[in-house]
Amino acid sequence: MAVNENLRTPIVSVMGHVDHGKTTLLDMIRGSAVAEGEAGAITQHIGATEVPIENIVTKCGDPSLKDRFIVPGLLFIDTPGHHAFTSLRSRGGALADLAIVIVDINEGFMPQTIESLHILKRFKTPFVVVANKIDRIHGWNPNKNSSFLASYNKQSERVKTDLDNKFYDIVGELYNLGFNSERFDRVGDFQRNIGVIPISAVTGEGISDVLMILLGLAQKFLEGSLHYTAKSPGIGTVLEVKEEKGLGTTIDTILYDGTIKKGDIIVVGSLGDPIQTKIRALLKPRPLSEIKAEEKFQQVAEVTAAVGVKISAPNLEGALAGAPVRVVSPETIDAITAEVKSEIADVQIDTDSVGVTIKADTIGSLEALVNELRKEEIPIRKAHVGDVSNRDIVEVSAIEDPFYSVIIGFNVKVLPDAKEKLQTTSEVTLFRNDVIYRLIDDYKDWAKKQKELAEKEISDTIIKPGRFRIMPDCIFRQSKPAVVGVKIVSGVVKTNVDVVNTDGEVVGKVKGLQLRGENISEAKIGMEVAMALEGPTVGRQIKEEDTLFVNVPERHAKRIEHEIYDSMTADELEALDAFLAIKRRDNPFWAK
Ligand SMILES: Nc1nc2c(ncn2[C@@H]2O[C@H](COP(=O)(O)OP(=O)(O)OP(=O)(O)O)[C@@H](O)[C@H]2O)c(=O)[nH]1
Repeated sequence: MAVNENLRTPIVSVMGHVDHGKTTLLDMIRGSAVAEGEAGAITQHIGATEVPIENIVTKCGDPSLKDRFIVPGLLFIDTPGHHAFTSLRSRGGALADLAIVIVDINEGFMPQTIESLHILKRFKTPFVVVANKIDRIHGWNPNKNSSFLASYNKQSERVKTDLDNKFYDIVGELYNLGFNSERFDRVGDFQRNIGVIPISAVTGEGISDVLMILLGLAQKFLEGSLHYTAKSPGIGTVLEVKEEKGLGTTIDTILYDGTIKKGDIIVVGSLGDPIQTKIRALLKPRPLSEIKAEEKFQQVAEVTAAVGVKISAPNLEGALAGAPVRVVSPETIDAITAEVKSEIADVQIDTDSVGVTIKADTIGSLEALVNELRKEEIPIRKAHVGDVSNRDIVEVSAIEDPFYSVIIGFNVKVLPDAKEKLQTTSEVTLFRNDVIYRLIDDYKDWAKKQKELAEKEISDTIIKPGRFRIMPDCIFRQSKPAVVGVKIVSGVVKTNVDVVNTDGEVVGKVKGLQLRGENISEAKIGMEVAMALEGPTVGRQIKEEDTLFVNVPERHAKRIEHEIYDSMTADELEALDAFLAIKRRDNPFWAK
């Protein structure tokens, strides 16, 4: 087998928690490939690094392996981490064909990494987990650039055990997250099991294993999806929108299919109508050896997927990170413009008439946030890409429902004028985080607290239902006021409420409640208390064994049903139902 010219380079994204070693790993892959590389040179792209197959197999110590693989190499996206993955989609799903999830073996998974794992699962992207920083294990004896097993076998028994324990913690965590995993050398079927590779990005131990497993995954899973025709019009995704001196606004783009040329007309996704523009220049980084102070980039006439390239063209100001870039012809321009528009609209328009306002840094991350909020059944009024602006604050402050005068921002900043506005606008609550699950949890916790507070406020001012019975042999005074012993059957009775009998007639007002000689302000279900009732005379309007109810005013009954029904206890509801039945005997629409 040899490299198949029709296969493009698979795109690989590296994800992981801050400080777990993404940058160091990418540097190590790049650096070692440069050091070992004699055949193909590694190529620096815009936003990506291409490592040719020759370098990878040389690095793995067996150049004959080259014949086993048909992909031309691997293209690593340089924007490390979360951002590159959550944000970047191709038409088929995730932009990256493969992923490396990096985790510090001494620390385990962090929320952001867990989130990445969920996203990988959703997009069905093949990935490996690397358990980094094995050289930090106490007593580790480093073997520079060695394969993992070669180095592992040279360690003392104690160190091996220590590593194994930490390693199985990671496997256990993955299991809890719904992934079966094993050490990479023990995985028989990579479709069923995730391979976990212990490495050190500093000493290079295990790096060759990572590259080999990635190639294996590419070979196994991607062959079918990596075909491209070099002549087809280019399709890519905006990695970043960047202002460059002398060039104006440019878009760093990962081209994942076809070819793109200087002078081509492209359609680029934006918040409004898609941008149609003509490519002024295609730019690649200048090789390090020829770097001149003022010229960072060199022009190229055309590039073919997969590649990272900077596009300079007029009118790119509104371009969106994560949005599609498509080369068009006069025949296709209308249809493709409509497609690009609907791809972005898919994310944007699917909003509710009431709900929270959300902002995210790219189309892809906005979509991820929308998905998660939908799962939690949190309605979304507006979903936009971009930082939190003054306009957002003004708009949201006009929303009356406090649960929705909320902005949820994922990976975004608050613009300076919006910051000022926020300080003077108490109606708007802002949640910001770079982990979606945290954002959602924060919002949910807050909403729950708000609900409880609101309910408490209502329930403090509302007259609640209560049913009680006058106990036999407990008439302490006949009238003015009548003082009788009562037992609360359900609900609650407070002082100063009116009392009705089972015919719905008001028989008096509760003037006081006493429990074992002490004044109390309310009595709850099960309590036996002495009640002073102003109005009735025992033996006339009331008598022993009578059942009486708190007279809930109609307005209050309505509010109970609509606003605090969920927070009522079962016995309060029982009292309410019995009371409503009495009131509705004459008027079926009472409190409806
Ligand atoms: N001992 C040891 N240190 C490592 C290893 N990998 C990374 N580090 C160190 O860990 C720190 C963080 O590594 P980075 O590569 O910057 O981590 P990152 O994930 O790219 O972090 P961000 O770019 O901030 O997201 C640096 O001080 C690295 O030198 C490793 O394998 N062993």
